[in-house]
Amino acid sequence: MPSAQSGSQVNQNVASVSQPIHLSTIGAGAWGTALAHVAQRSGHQVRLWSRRSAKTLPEVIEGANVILSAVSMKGVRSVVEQLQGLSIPKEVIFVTATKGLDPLTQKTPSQIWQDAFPDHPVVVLSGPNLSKEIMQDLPAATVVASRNVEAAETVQVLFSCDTFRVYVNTDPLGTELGGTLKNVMAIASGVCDGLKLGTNAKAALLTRALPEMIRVGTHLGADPETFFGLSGLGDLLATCDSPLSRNYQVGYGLSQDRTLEDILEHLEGTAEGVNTTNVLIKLAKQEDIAVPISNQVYRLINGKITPQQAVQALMERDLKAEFDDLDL
Ligand SMILES: NC(=O)C1=CN([C@@H]2O[C@H](COP(=O)(O)OP(=O)(O)OC[C@H]3O[C@@H](n4cnc5c(N)ncnc54)[C@H](O)[C@@H]3O)[C@@H](O)[C@H]2O)C=CC1
Ligand SMILES: O=C(CO)COP(=O)(O)O
Repeated sequence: MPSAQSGSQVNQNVASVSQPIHLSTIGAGAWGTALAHVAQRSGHQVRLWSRRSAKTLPEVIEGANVILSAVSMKGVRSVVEQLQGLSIPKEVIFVTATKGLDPLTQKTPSQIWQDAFPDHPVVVLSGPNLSKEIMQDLPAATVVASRNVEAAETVQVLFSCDTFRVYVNTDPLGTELGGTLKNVMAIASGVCDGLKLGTNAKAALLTRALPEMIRVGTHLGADPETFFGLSGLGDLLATCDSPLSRNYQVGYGLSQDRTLEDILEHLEGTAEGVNTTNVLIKLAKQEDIAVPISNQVYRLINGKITPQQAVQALMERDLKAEFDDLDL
Protein backbone atom coordinates (compact mmCIF):
# COMPACT_ATOMS: atom_id res chain seq x y z
CA MET A 1 0.00 0.00 0.00
CA PRO A 2 1.44 3.41 -0.81
CA SER A 3 2.19 4.99 2.52
CA ALA A 4 0.54 8.14 3.85
CA GLN A 5 2.79 11.05 4.54
CA SER A 6 5.42 11.52 7.18
CA GLY A 7 4.41 13.40 10.33
CA SER A 8 6.18 16.61 9.30
CA GLN A 9 4.40 16.72 5.93
CA VAL A 10 1.03 16.19 7.58
CA ASN A 11 1.76 19.06 9.97
CA GLN A 12 2.55 21.35 7.04
CA ASN A 13 -0.81 20.43 5.55
CA VAL A 14 -2.62 21.16 8.78
CA ALA A 15 -0.90 24.54 8.90
CA SER A 16 -1.76 25.30 5.27
CA VAL A 17 -5.51 24.93 5.88
CA SER A 18 -5.75 27.97 8.11
CA GLN A 19 -9.27 28.95 7.05
CA PRO A 20 -12.19 27.10 8.62
CA ILE A 21 -13.59 24.45 6.26
CA HIS A 22 -17.31 24.63 5.49
CA LEU A 23 -18.85 21.24 6.15
CA SER A 24 -22.39 20.24 5.27
CA THR A 25 -23.47 17.01 6.92
CA ILE A 26 -26.30 14.98 5.42
CA GLY A 27 -27.99 12.68 7.91
CA ALA A 28 -28.62 13.80 11.48
CA GLY A 29 -28.65 10.32 13.01
CA ALA A 30 -26.18 9.19 15.66
CA TRP A 31 -23.14 9.20 13.39
CA GLY A 32 -23.85 12.37 11.39
CA THR A 33 -24.44 14.27 14.64
CA ALA A 34 -21.24 12.92 16.22
CA LEU A 35 -19.10 13.81 13.19
CA ALA A 36 -20.64 17.28 13.03
CA HIS A 37 -19.75 17.66 16.72
CA VAL A 38 -16.12 16.65 16.05
CA ALA A 39 -15.73 19.06 13.11
CA GLN A 40 -17.21 21.86 15.19
CA ARG A 41 -14.81 21.05 18.02
CA SER A 42 -12.02 21.23 15.47
CA GLY A 43 -13.05 24.82 14.69
CA HIS A 44 -14.82 24.41 11.35
CA GLN A 45 -18.18 25.71 10.08
CA VAL A 46 -20.80 22.99 10.23
CA ARG A 47 -24.35 22.71 8.90
CA LEU A 48 -26.51 19.64 9.40
CA TRP A 49 -29.33 18.42 7.16
CA SER A 50 -31.89 15.69 7.67
CA ARG A 51 -35.22 14.94 6.03
CA ARG A 52 -36.89 16.82 8.87
CA SER A 53 -34.71 19.96 8.62
CA ALA A 54 -36.37 23.35 8.30
CA LYS A 55 -33.76 24.29 5.65
CA THR A 56 -33.72 22.67 2.22
CA LEU A 57 -30.81 20.52 0.99
CA PRO A 58 -29.69 23.19 -1.56
CA GLU A 59 -29.63 25.79 1.25
CA VAL A 60 -27.58 23.54 3.52
CA ILE A 61 -24.92 22.63 0.94
CA GLU A 62 -24.56 26.19 -0.44
CA GLY A 63 -20.89 27.25 -0.15
CA ALA A 64 -19.72 23.94 1.36
CA ASN A 65 -16.13 22.76 0.75
CA VAL A 66 -16.97 19.30 2.03
CA ILE A 67 -20.26 17.38 1.95
CA LEU A 68 -20.41 14.49 4.41
CA SER A 69 -22.99 11.74 4.00
CA ALA A 70 -23.74 9.82 7.19
CA VAL A 71 -27.10 8.38 6.22
CA SER A 72 -27.83 4.69 6.57
CA MET A 73 -27.34 2.48 3.50
CA LYS A 74 -31.02 2.57 2.61
CA GLY A 75 -30.85 6.36 2.21
CA VAL A 76 -27.66 6.63 0.13
CA ARG A 77 -29.19 6.40 -3.36
CA SER A 78 -31.94 8.87 -2.57
CA VAL A 79 -29.47 11.42 -1.18
CA VAL A 80 -27.11 10.93 -4.14
CA GLU A 81 -30.00 11.48 -6.57
CA GLN A 82 -31.11 14.65 -4.80
CA LEU A 83 -27.58 16.06 -4.92
CA GLN A 84 -27.14 15.11 -8.59
CA GLY A 85 -29.96 17.50 -9.37
CA LEU A 86 -27.98 20.41 -7.90
CA SER A 87 -25.04 22.27 -9.32
CA ILE A 88 -22.05 21.46 -7.09
CA PRO A 89 -18.58 22.82 -7.95
CA LYS A 90 -15.99 20.14 -8.86
CA GLU A 91 -13.68 21.07 -5.99
CA VAL A 92 -16.28 20.06 -3.40
CA ILE A 93 -15.18 16.89 -1.61
CA PHE A 94 -17.72 14.16 -0.81
CA VAL A 95 -17.08 12.17 2.35
CA THR A 96 -19.00 8.96 2.94
CA ALA A 97 -19.27 7.51 6.45
CA THR A 98 -21.95 4.88 5.73
CA LYS A 99 -21.00 1.25 6.49
CA GLY A 100 -23.10 -0.89 4.18
CA LEU A 101 -23.60 -2.58 0.80
CA ASP A 102 -26.22 -1.69 -1.78
CA PRO A 103 -28.78 -4.52 -2.09
CA LEU A 104 -29.39 -3.77 -5.79
CA THR A 105 -25.84 -3.53 -7.12
CA GLN A 106 -23.74 -4.87 -4.21
CA LYS A 107 -21.70 -1.68 -4.49
CA THR A 108 -20.18 0.13 -1.54
CA PRO A 109 -21.39 3.65 -0.71
CA SER A 110 -18.17 5.26 -2.03
CA GLN A 111 -18.59 3.44 -5.34
CA ILE A 112 -22.11 4.84 -5.62
CA TRP A 113 -20.86 8.35 -4.81
CA GLN A 114 -17.95 8.11 -7.25
CA ASP A 115 -20.19 6.77 -10.06
CA ALA A 116 -22.60 9.65 -9.53
CA PHE A 117 -19.89 12.32 -9.18
CA PRO A 118 -16.94 11.10 -11.31
CA ASP A 119 -15.22 14.51 -11.31
CA HIS A 120 -15.36 15.02 -7.55
CA PRO A 121 -12.96 13.70 -4.93
CA VAL A 122 -14.66 11.03 -2.78
CA VAL A 123 -13.23 10.17 0.65
CA VAL A 124 -14.23 7.25 2.88
CA LEU A 125 -14.27 7.81 6.65
CA SER A 126 -14.25 4.62 8.72
CA GLY A 127 -12.81 3.35 11.98
CA PRO A 128 -13.58 2.08 15.48
CA ASN A 129 -15.99 4.90 16.24
CA LEU A 130 -18.93 4.12 18.48
CA SER A 131 -20.81 7.41 18.26
CA LYS A 132 -21.88 7.52 21.92
CA GLU A 133 -18.22 7.53 23.02
CA ILE A 134 -17.35 10.19 20.44
CA MET A 135 -20.19 12.39 21.75
CA GLN A 136 -18.67 12.07 25.23
CA ASP A 137 -15.35 13.36 23.80
CA LEU A 138 -13.55 10.16 24.72
CA PRO A 139 -10.34 9.69 22.68
CA ALA A 140 -10.76 7.86 19.37
CA ALA A 141 -9.01 7.42 16.03
CA THR A 142 -10.29 6.93 12.51
CA VAL A 143 -9.16 6.62 8.89
CA VAL A 144 -9.92 8.83 5.90
CA ALA A 145 -9.15 7.07 2.63
CA SER A 146 -9.12 8.22 -0.96
CA ARG A 147 -7.21 7.79 -4.18
CA ASN A 148 -7.05 11.60 -4.04
CA VAL A 149 -4.56 12.06 -1.20
CA GLU A 150 -4.95 15.85 -1.12
CA ALA A 151 -8.69 15.49 -0.56
CA ALA A 152 -8.10 12.91 2.18
CA GLU A 153 -5.68 15.31 3.88
CA THR A 154 -8.25 18.12 3.81
CA VAL A 155 -10.74 15.77 5.47
CA GLN A 156 -8.05 14.73 7.95
CA VAL A 157 -7.68 18.38 8.98
CA LEU A 158 -11.43 18.86 9.10
CA PHE A 159 -12.06 16.14 11.68
CA SER A 160 -8.79 16.16 13.67
CA CYS A 161 -9.08 17.56 17.18
CA ASP A 162 -7.69 16.83 20.62
CA THR A 163 -10.03 13.87 21.10
CA PHE A 164 -10.20 12.57 17.53
CA ARG A 165 -7.06 11.43 15.69
CA VAL A 166 -7.41 10.95 11.95
CA TYR A 167 -5.11 8.85 9.75
CA VAL A 168 -4.86 9.00 5.94
CA ASN A 169 -5.02 5.86 3.80
CA THR A 170 -4.99 5.43 0.01
CA ASP A 171 -7.21 2.31 -0.11
CA PRO A 172 -10.82 3.58 0.07
CA LEU A 173 -12.34 0.21 -0.80
CA GLY A 174 -10.45 -1.70 1.90
CA THR A 175 -11.15 1.02 4.44
CA GLU A 176 -14.85 0.93 3.63
CA LEU A 177 -15.14 -2.86 3.54
CA GLY A 178 -13.43 -3.22 6.93
CA GLY A 179 -16.15 -1.13 8.57
CA THR A 180 -18.89 -2.81 6.57
CA LEU A 181 -17.95 -6.47 6.98
CA LYS A 182 -17.20 -6.26 10.71
CA ASN A 183 -20.90 -5.53 11.28
CA VAL A 184 -21.68 -9.11 10.22
CA MET A 185 -19.04 -10.34 12.67
CA ALA A 186 -20.49 -8.12 15.40
CA ILE A 187 -23.80 -10.00 15.09
CA ALA A 188 -21.90 -13.29 15.49
CA SER A 189 -20.04 -11.81 18.44
CA GLY A 190 -23.24 -10.79 20.20
CA VAL A 191 -24.47 -14.37 19.83
CA CYS A 192 -21.17 -15.68 21.23
CA ASP A 193 -21.42 -13.46 24.33
CA GLY A 194 -25.17 -13.99 24.74
CA LEU A 195 -24.72 -17.76 24.76
CA LYS A 196 -21.84 -17.35 27.26
CA LEU A 197 -19.49 -19.38 25.08
CA GLY A 198 -16.43 -18.07 26.90
CA THR A 199 -13.23 -16.16 26.17
CA ASN A 200 -11.61 -18.88 24.06
CA ALA A 201 -14.60 -19.00 21.73
CA LYS A 202 -14.65 -15.21 21.39
CA ALA A 203 -10.93 -15.10 20.58
CA ALA A 204 -11.36 -17.86 18.00
CA LEU A 205 -14.34 -16.10 16.43
CA LEU A 206 -12.62 -12.72 16.07
CA THR A 207 -9.38 -14.27 14.85
CA ARG A 208 -11.17 -16.29 12.16
CA ALA A 209 -13.38 -13.29 11.30
CA LEU A 210 -10.43 -11.22 10.11
CA PRO A 211 -9.21 -13.59 7.34
CA GLU A 212 -12.84 -13.98 6.24
CA MET A 213 -13.09 -10.19 5.85
CA ILE A 214 -9.73 -10.10 4.06
CA ARG A 215 -10.81 -12.88 1.69
CA VAL A 216 -13.86 -10.88 0.63
CA GLY A 217 -11.94 -7.61 0.50
CA THR A 218 -9.04 -8.85 -1.62
CA HIS A 219 -11.45 -10.63 -3.98
CA LEU A 220 -13.13 -7.26 -4.54
CA GLY A 221 -9.82 -5.46 -5.08
CA ALA A 222 -8.94 -4.10 -1.64
CA ASP A 223 -5.43 -4.11 -0.18
CA PRO A 224 -5.07 -6.86 2.49
CA GLU A 225 -2.90 -4.61 4.66
CA THR A 226 -5.77 -2.19 5.21
CA PHE A 227 -7.68 -4.86 7.17
CA PHE A 228 -4.94 -4.91 9.84
CA GLY A 229 -5.49 -1.22 10.52
CA LEU A 230 -8.05 0.84 12.39
CA SER A 231 -10.84 0.37 9.83
CA GLY A 232 -10.46 -3.42 9.82
CA LEU A 233 -9.07 -5.06 12.94
CA GLY A 234 -9.64 -1.87 14.96
CA ASP A 235 -13.34 -1.67 14.16
CA LEU A 236 -13.73 -5.44 14.51
CA LEU A 237 -12.41 -5.26 18.08
CA ALA A 238 -14.48 -2.20 19.02
CA THR A 239 -17.76 -3.36 17.59
CA CYS A 240 -17.52 -7.03 18.54
CA ASP A 241 -16.76 -6.21 22.14
CA SER A 242 -19.21 -3.44 22.89
CA PRO A 243 -22.83 -3.56 24.00
CA LEU A 244 -23.03 -0.04 22.48
CA SER A 245 -22.90 -1.63 19.02
CA ARG A 246 -26.34 -2.08 17.47
CA ASN A 247 -25.08 -5.05 15.45
CA TYR A 248 -23.74 -6.70 18.59
CA GLN A 249 -27.14 -6.05 20.20
CA VAL A 250 -28.86 -7.84 17.30
CA GLY A 251 -26.71 -10.93 17.84
CA TYR A 252 -27.15 -10.79 21.60
CA GLY A 253 -30.92 -10.52 21.23
CA LEU A 254 -31.04 -13.49 18.85
CA SER A 255 -29.09 -15.55 21.41
CA GLN A 256 -31.86 -14.80 23.91
CA ASP A 257 -34.46 -16.25 21.52
CA ARG A 258 -35.86 -12.86 20.56
CA THR A 259 -37.06 -12.50 16.97
CA LEU A 260 -35.16 -10.26 14.59
CA GLU A 261 -38.30 -8.17 14.05
CA ASP A 262 -38.66 -7.56 17.78
CA ILE A 263 -34.97 -6.67 18.16
CA LEU A 264 -35.00 -4.22 15.24
CA GLU A 265 -38.23 -2.64 16.45
CA HIS A 266 -36.66 -1.80 19.81
CA LEU A 267 -33.17 -0.93 18.52
CA GLU A 268 -31.87 2.62 18.88
CA GLY A 269 -30.82 3.41 15.29
CA THR A 270 -29.63 1.27 12.40
CA ALA A 271 -27.96 -2.18 12.45
CA GLU A 272 -26.41 -2.29 8.98
CA GLY A 273 -25.12 -5.83 9.52
CA VAL A 274 -28.53 -7.31 8.77
CA ASN A 275 -28.72 -5.95 5.21
CA THR A 276 -24.95 -6.38 4.74
CA THR A 277 -25.16 -10.09 5.59
CA ASN A 278 -27.88 -10.66 3.01
CA VAL A 279 -25.98 -8.78 0.29
CA LEU A 280 -22.68 -10.41 1.22
CA ILE A 281 -24.03 -13.95 1.00
CA LYS A 282 -25.49 -13.27 -2.43
CA LEU A 283 -22.15 -11.85 -3.55
CA ALA A 284 -20.13 -14.69 -1.98
CA LYS A 285 -22.29 -17.28 -3.75
CA GLN A 286 -21.90 -15.52 -7.10
CA GLU A 287 -18.15 -15.09 -6.71
CA ASP A 288 -17.50 -18.37 -4.87
CA ILE A 289 -15.87 -16.77 -1.82
CA ALA A 290 -15.71 -18.85 1.36
CA VAL A 291 -17.47 -16.96 4.18
CA PRO A 292 -18.32 -19.59 6.80
CA ILE A 293 -19.03 -17.25 9.72
CA SER A 294 -21.12 -14.86 7.62
CA ASN A 295 -22.99 -17.85 6.23
CA GLN A 296 -24.10 -18.92 9.71
CA VAL A 297 -25.10 -15.32 10.53
CA TYR A 298 -27.16 -15.33 7.33
CA ARG A 299 -28.93 -18.56 8.23
CA LEU A 300 -29.57 -17.29 11.75
CA ILE A 301 -31.04 -13.90 10.83
CA ASN A 302 -33.21 -15.54 8.19
CA GLY A 303 -34.66 -17.99 10.71
CA LYS A 304 -33.13 -21.12 9.17
CA ILE A 305 -31.23 -22.23 12.29
CA THR A 306 -30.99 -21.56 16.02
CA PRO A 307 -27.98 -19.79 17.57
CA GLN A 308 -26.83 -23.12 19.04
CA GLN A 309 -27.04 -24.82 15.63
CA ALA A 310 -24.99 -21.98 14.11
CA VAL A 311 -22.21 -22.56 16.65
CA GLN A 312 -22.34 -26.31 16.07
CA ALA A 313 -22.15 -25.88 12.30
CA LEU A 314 -18.98 -23.79 12.64
CA MET A 315 -17.36 -26.32 14.99
CA GLU A 316 -18.17 -29.24 12.66
CA ARG A 317 -16.65 -27.79 9.49
CA ASP A 318 -14.06 -29.89 7.64
CA LEU A 319 -10.64 -29.78 9.30
CA LYS A 320 -8.19 -27.58 7.44
CA ALA A 321 -4.87 -25.75 7.61
CA GLU A 322 -4.96 -22.40 9.40
CA PHE A 323 -3.75 -20.27 6.48
CA ASP A 324 -4.36 -22.41 3.41
CA ASP A 325 -6.63 -19.99 1.60
CA LEU A 326 -5.21 -16.59 2.42
CA ASP A 327 -2.67 -15.02 0.16
CA LEU A 328 -1.27 -12.14 2.22
N1 LIG B 1 -23.60 5.22 15.14
C1 LIG B 1 -22.33 4.85 15.04
O1 LIG B 1 -21.66 4.60 16.05
C2 LIG B 1 -21.70 4.72 13.71
C3 LIG B 1 -22.44 4.54 12.55
N2 LIG B 1 -21.82 4.39 11.36
C4 LIG B 1 -22.59 4.20 10.12
O2 LIG B 1 -23.24 5.42 9.80
C5 LIG B 1 -24.49 5.15 9.14
C6 LIG B 1 -25.60 5.85 9.90
O3 LIG B 1 -25.62 5.30 11.19
P1 LIG B 1 -26.37 6.02 12.40
O4 LIG B 1 -26.25 7.50 12.30
O5 LIG B 1 -25.88 5.38 13.62
O6 LIG B 1 -27.86 5.57 12.10
P2 LIG B 1 -29.20 6.28 12.55
O7 LIG B 1 -30.24 5.25 12.39
O8 LIG B 1 -29.01 6.94 13.86
O9 LIG B 1 -29.38 7.43 11.46
C7 LIG B 1 -29.55 7.15 10.09
C8 LIG B 1 -29.78 8.45 9.39
O10 LIG B 1 -29.98 8.19 8.00
C9 LIG B 1 -31.06 8.98 7.58
N3 LIG B 1 -31.72 8.43 6.40
C10 LIG B 1 -32.13 7.16 6.19
N4 LIG B 1 -32.74 7.07 4.98
C11 LIG B 1 -32.70 8.32 4.42
C12 LIG B 1 -33.15 8.89 3.20
N5 LIG B 1 -33.80 8.15 2.30
N6 LIG B 1 -32.92 10.19 2.99
C13 LIG B 1 -32.28 10.94 3.88
N7 LIG B 1 -31.82 10.47 5.06
C14 LIG B 1 -32.03 9.18 5.32
C15 LIG B 1 -32.02 8.99 8.77
O11 LIG B 1 -32.94 10.05 8.69
C16 LIG B 1 -31.02 9.20 9.90
O12 LIG B 1 -30.68 10.56 10.05
C17 LIG B 1 -24.62 3.62 9.12
O13 LIG B 1 -24.19 3.16 7.87
C18 LIG B 1 -23.68 3.16 10.22
O14 LIG B 1 -23.18 1.86 9.98
C19 LIG B 1 -20.48 4.43 11.25
C20 LIG B 1 -19.70 4.61 12.36
C21 LIG B 1 -20.25 4.77 13.66
O1 LIG C 1 -19.55 1.22 13.25
C1 LIG C 1 -19.66 1.36 14.44
C2 LIG C 1 -18.49 1.51 15.33
O2 LIG C 1 -17.31 1.72 14.61
C3 LIG C 1 -20.99 1.35 15.06
O3 LIG C 1 -21.40 0.05 15.20
P1 LIG C 1 -22.96 -0.29 15.23
O4 LIG C 1 -23.51 0.21 13.95
O5 LIG C 1 -22.99 -1.78 15.38
O6 LIG C 1 -23.52 0.41 16.42
